[in-house]
Amino acid sequence: MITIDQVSKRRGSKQILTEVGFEARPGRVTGFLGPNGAGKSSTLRILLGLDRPDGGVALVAGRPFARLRRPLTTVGAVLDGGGAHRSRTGRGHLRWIAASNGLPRARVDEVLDLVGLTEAAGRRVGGYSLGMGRRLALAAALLGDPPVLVLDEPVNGLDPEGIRRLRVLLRDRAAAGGTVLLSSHLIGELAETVDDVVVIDRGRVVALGTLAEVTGAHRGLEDAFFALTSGTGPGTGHGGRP
Ligand SMILES: Nc1ncnc2c1ncn2[C@@H]1O[C@H](COP(=O)(O)OP(=O)(O)OP(=O)(O)O)[C@@H](O)[C@H]1O
Repeated sequence: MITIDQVSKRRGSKQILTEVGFEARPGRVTGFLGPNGAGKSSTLRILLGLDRPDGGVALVAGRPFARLRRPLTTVGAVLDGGGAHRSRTGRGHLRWIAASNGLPRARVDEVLDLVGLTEAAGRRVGGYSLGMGRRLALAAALLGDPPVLVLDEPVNGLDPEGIRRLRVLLRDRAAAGGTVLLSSHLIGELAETVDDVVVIDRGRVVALGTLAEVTGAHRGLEDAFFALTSGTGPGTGHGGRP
């Protein structure tokens, strides 16, 4: 379970998040959707303890990230940049994380297989493509077999096979009772994957509910998105509020 409650954040003179609130529930894939600069990454960074809110709380499994006893076995996260040392192999990187977190070494090959990186596991990370780097980051997030996954733009850089694999993996995690929160500005991709949707625009939640509820009377999620957000540029009308 993820709970974001009344989270606000200011950077300099700019209010980048205003009382952002939503839940991502177990057994469901929740899509966090918004145009560039809407505040998706800022919200996820606060959730993962990488930044502090000025007000409000962000909880994973009922606790702020910093108070989780074994974070890697509670929440797996993929944010921008994999953080792997370029001279390490993919497998070496994962073994290092497993060892430093007391996780079984055998889990490394399992997660390499899950993300489709087994063949490239012996190559140095410095030679990885963008998509391979994203797969490695996802593998690291899965190492602790956490019940909660938080993924920021996970589809970026993935090829069609990688996208399909990710979609199946996320659906499987939710089917097994996991909580999955993923941000994206790729509406079509999200509509194929999610149960629930939270739409953020200019730092405020402008719609939330099941995919069907947020899509509402619109032809699809994309039409709903443009009606709800400034995604088409200044002057666009705003739709319903939560
Ligand atoms: N380190 C920072 N310093 C100043 N402003 C920042 C910083 N990080 C983000 N912002 C601002 O906060 C706002 C929200 O940015 P954020 O990256 O959270 O949006 P996003 O929804 O993730 O966008 P994108 O889809 O482009 O990744 C933007 O106006 C951005 O310019």
